[in-house]
Amino acid sequence: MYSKATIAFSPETAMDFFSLAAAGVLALLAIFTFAVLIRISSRRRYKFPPVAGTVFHQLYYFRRIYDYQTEISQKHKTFRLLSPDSCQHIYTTDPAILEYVLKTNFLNYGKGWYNYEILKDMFGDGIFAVDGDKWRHQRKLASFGFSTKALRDFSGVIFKSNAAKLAHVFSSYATSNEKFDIQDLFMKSTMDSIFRIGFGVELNCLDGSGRHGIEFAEAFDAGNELIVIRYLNPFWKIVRYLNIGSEATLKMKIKLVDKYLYELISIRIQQLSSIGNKSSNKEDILSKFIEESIKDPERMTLQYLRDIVLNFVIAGKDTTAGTLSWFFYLICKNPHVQEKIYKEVKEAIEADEDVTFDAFSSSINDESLHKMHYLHAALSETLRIFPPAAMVIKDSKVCFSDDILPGGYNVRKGDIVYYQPYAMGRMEYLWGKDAESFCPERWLDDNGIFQPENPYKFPAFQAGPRICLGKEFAYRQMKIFAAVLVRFFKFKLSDEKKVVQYKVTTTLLINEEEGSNGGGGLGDGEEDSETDPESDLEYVPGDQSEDDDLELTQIRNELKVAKENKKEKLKNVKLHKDLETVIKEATLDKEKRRKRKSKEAVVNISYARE
Ligand code: HEM
Repeated sequence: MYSKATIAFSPETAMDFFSLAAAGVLALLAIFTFAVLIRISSRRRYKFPPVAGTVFHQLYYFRRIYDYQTEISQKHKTFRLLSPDSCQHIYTTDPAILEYVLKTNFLNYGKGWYNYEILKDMFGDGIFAVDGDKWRHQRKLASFGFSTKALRDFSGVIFKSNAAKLAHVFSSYATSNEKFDIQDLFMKSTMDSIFRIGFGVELNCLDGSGRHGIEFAEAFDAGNELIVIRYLNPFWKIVRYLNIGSEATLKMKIKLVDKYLYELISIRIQQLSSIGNKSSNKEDILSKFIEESIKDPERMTLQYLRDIVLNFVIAGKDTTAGTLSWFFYLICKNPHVQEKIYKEVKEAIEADEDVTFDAFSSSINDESLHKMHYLHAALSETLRIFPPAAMVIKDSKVCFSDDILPGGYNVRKGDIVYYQPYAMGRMEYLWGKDAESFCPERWLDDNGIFQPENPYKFPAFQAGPRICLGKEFAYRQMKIFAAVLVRFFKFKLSDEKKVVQYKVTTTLLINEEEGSNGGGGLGDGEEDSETDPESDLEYVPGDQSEDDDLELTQIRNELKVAKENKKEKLKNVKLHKDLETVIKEATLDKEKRRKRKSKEAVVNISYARE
């Protein structure tokens, strides 16, 4: 049985009810106001860098993006660009922030999903794209590889031999007094070097005989240029989904790169299994990783090997080729520096006046390289002004949990901190009033001994636990190349007035296609009285018979390629003709191509900021 409860509303109880309700509403209002006040006051405690534009400005200024960033950095050490995504994009030139992000709180900053998603299609799970265990694993294996004497000796031999090969090519241009695109030759030569050292394979890009290698190199370079667009276009995923424009081309290029790499790795695995435990022919980096993959097959799949090796090509090719190209541009602009380097090289490597390229190159050793402080300084100065890894790709760190940067700026989980080596090299507050001048002397003490810089002020190789693994390797290669070439040639720009622009790719390269006439910067302003404006190079005679051999080898190689790929080449080379006629034709054809190239490829080695 249920008892009925009756609630009787008397006027008093009704009053009580309404006053209680009113009190409740008032209390809620008070709590809400209190909460809002707390939020406002705590927001006031947050400090963010000043907003200096939007990420769309970067797209607008794409072709001169580094100068755009430099101009803003001159006003703000640290600033923000607004973006439609929810995270903050923070840019800095402040060494204290770099040290904090790259070292002090290293574990809280990394490539993150942001970089990984952008890079994955091309870089895969290679060292440049990953964090955590995958990074640690590759870093450990690669550090071990780089520290071995065997790799040092092996790479030294390759660098010296490729420097001499390059000298032969330069010599043929010099004798015919032709202009040439120095960056193109460096790109081919460093590609040959990194492939030989990385994978034990002779690619022959420089002499033009390795057709597959050249196709790979072209696809690789194009892929590197296209992937950068993703950093600047917030809608790249839609473009990829629709498979149009740059994304469609990128997909095609990656397919070509993959095809070549998978073939190469399979061949190398077969070769290694056939040579067994013999230590010869296993000095290359890929062999070391393949050996590891046998111990750890689950982790180190074929795809993982592909990613690892591709990242080494990315690391070692364009960076050194780009630096060498800018270096030669800068020493052309500053002939007194070129002269000093020439003298230093001659003192460090004693040789007869008529020494051949090959003999001179192979006589270079660690001791002579260590003596070249001025050359080391000039290369470092080049890296300060034109750091090859200037692009956001290599210089952005994603924040993993809320933090406060030096200077008191708040960063939240998912925000991105970019450091800017290109802008940093131009900051007067870091380098003094002559920040924009090319002055190798700033790296030397009173006795002419090279003085390294704080890596957080000079982050061309990054700094902290993820500092470039190939730094010493790169300096050695660049010093060998520069020493051999400056010893035998005197370099001049084909057009002193041409204004060179950089190309925005994953690496800071000279843009061969773009340029205009105007005053070039970064020179010493002195006229070189010996300069002959008609010629690019002044040649110090070398051994001509060696050059002739090279010419013939090149023609023979061209013929070999033509035979291998009849379908494509039959148009140009008629295989039914006798060998003599073919060689004659190939020579003429080669001459024509050279002349055409020299007309088209005006060397864009001059530079001025807009
Ligand atoms: C002038 C030449 C070079 C410059 C300026 C340079 C610069 C850099 C920079 C800025 C990074 C950091 C990239 C990032 O975190 O995404 C890096 C990383 C790296 N570099 Fe270099 N590099 C050069 C040459 C080389 C060479 C020749 C090799 C080897 C063949 C090499 C191997 C590496 C590797 C393996 C890493 C990854 C390190 C890691 O993430 O732990 N680099 N380099």
